Amino acid sequence: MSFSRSALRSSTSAFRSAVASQHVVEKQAVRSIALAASQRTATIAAPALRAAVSAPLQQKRGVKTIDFAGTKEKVYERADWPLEKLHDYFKDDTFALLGYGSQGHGQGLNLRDNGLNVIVGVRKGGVSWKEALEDGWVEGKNLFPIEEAATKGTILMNLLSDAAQSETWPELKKYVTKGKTLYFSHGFSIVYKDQTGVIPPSDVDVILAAPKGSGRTVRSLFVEGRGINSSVAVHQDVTGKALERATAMGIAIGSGYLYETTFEKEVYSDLYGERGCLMGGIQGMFKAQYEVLRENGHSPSEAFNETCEEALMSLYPLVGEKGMDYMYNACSLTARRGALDWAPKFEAANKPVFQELYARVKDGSETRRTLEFAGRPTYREDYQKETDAVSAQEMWVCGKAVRALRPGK
Ligand SMILES: NC(=O)C1=CN([C@@H]2O[C@H](COP(=O)(O)OP(=O)(O)OC[C@H]3O[C@@H](n4cnc5c(N)ncnc54)[C@H](OP(=O)(O)O)[C@@H]3O)[C@@H](O)[C@H]2O)C=CC1
Ligand SMILES: CC(=O)[C@](C)(O)C(=O)O
Ligand SMILES: [Mg+2]
Ligand SMILES: [Mg+2]
Repeated sequence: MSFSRSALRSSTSAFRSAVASQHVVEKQAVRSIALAASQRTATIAAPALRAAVSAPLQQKRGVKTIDFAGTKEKVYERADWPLEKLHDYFKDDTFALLGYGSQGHGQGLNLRDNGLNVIVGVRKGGVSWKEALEDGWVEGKNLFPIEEAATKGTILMNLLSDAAQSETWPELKKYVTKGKTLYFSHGFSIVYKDQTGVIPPSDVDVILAAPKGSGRTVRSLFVEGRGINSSVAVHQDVTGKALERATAMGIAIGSGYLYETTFEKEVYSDLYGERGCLMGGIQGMFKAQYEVLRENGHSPSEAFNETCEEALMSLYPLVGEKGMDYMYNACSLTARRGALDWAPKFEAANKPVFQELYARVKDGSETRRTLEFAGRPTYREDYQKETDAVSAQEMWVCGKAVRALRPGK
C-alpha cells in the first residue's frame, strides 16, 4: 500500500502542529524527555506522535481566560483542536472557499494540508482561477465556478473581495440554505449591511475567523509550523454551536490563537488599524520625516537609512520580538532620552487624526468610500496609478537602491 498525497499531507501537518504546540510547552518548561523523543520519530509514527503530544497538552493547558494588561479576555488555541478532532468534527462538511485572493490562497492551502475536505469557487477564466490551478487545485475535483462550489459546500467561506461580496450577494444568497454555515474573514459585509445589502437568512449560523495579518503570512506561518493570531466571532447562532464551529474553523485555516470578539469590533478595529499604524500611518510618518531631512540637505540614502531601513531592518523587529522597552534598551542613552521626550509630542499630534479616523470608520464613511471606489469601472487602473505614484516617490526609489545593497542579496 502506498501513501496517498492527502494522507502524507495530513501526517506532515500533524507533525507541524505538534511541533508548534511543542514550542508553547517548551516555553512553559513542562516539556518531557519522552515527548522530545517521540517528536524526533514523528515522520515515521505520526499517529502515535499525535496521541502522545496532544493528550498531555490537553491536560496541561485549557486556559481560556487570559489577563491582558488587567483585562480578562477569552482566547482559544490550536492545542484544543488536534488534527483528529478537527477531522472528526468536520467529517460531514465541505468547505467551499469562494474567492482566491490573498486569504483564499492562505486559508485554502492550509485547510487542504490539514487534510480537510475543501473546494475552491472562483470565476472561471479570471486571475484567481489561473492561480488556483497553479496551486494544484483541479477543475471538476476541487475547483469549480462560484455557484457550483456554493451548491456543493456546507460551509460557505466568503473570501471574495469585500466589494464583490455585496455585488454577488443577490445571486449567492440562493445557496445559503438551512443547515449551512456562512463564514467571513471580515465584519464588513454584515456590519455595514445598509451599504452592502448582505443580510443572511435567519436559519444559518454566521461566523467569522479573521486572521490578523496578510493571507501570505497565514500561509507562511503555517508552513513554518507556527500560526497566525485571528479574531473569532459569531453573528448568528442557530445551532447553538456557532462559536465552537468558528473556533474549529479558525484553527483549521491555520491560526495559532483565536481572540474572541464581535463582528462589529473586528471590522471597526481592522479598518482603523490598516488605515493607521499598519499601512497609511507609517507611509505618512516615514514620508514626513524623510522630507524634512531632504529639505535640510541630507542625501537620499542618508534620509532613507535613517527613516525606513533602520526602522524596518533593526529597531522594529526588536520591538516585535521583545517589546518597546527592549528596543529602547538596545539603543544609546542619548537616543533613549530623546525618544522618551518626543514620544508624547507625536502622540499628541497624531491622536486627533486617529480620533477622526475612528469616527469615519464607525459612521460608515470609510466603507462607503471603498465600495464607491471598487464600483468604478476604472478602479484597477486608478488604483495602479495611485500606487505607482507612491513607488515613484523619491523615498521608495531610493529604498529600492538601498535594498539592493543589503549584504547577502
Ligand atoms: N488580504 C488579506 O490578507 C486580508 C483579507 N481579509 C478579508 O478577507 C476577504 C478576502 O480578501 P482578499 O483575500 O484580500 O481578497 P481580495 O479582496 O483581493 O479579493 C479577491 C477575490 O475576489 C474575487 N472577485 C473580485 N470581484 C469579483 C466579482 N465581481 N465577482 C466574483 N469574484 C470577484 C477575485 O476573483 P478574480 O480573480 O476572478 O477577480 C478574487 O478571487 C475580505 O473580506 C478581506 O477584508 C481579512 C484579513 C486579511
Ligand atoms: C492584512 C490585513 O489584515 C488587512 C491589512 O486588514 C487587510 O488586508 O485588509
Ligand atoms: Mg486586518
Ligand atoms: Mg483589513
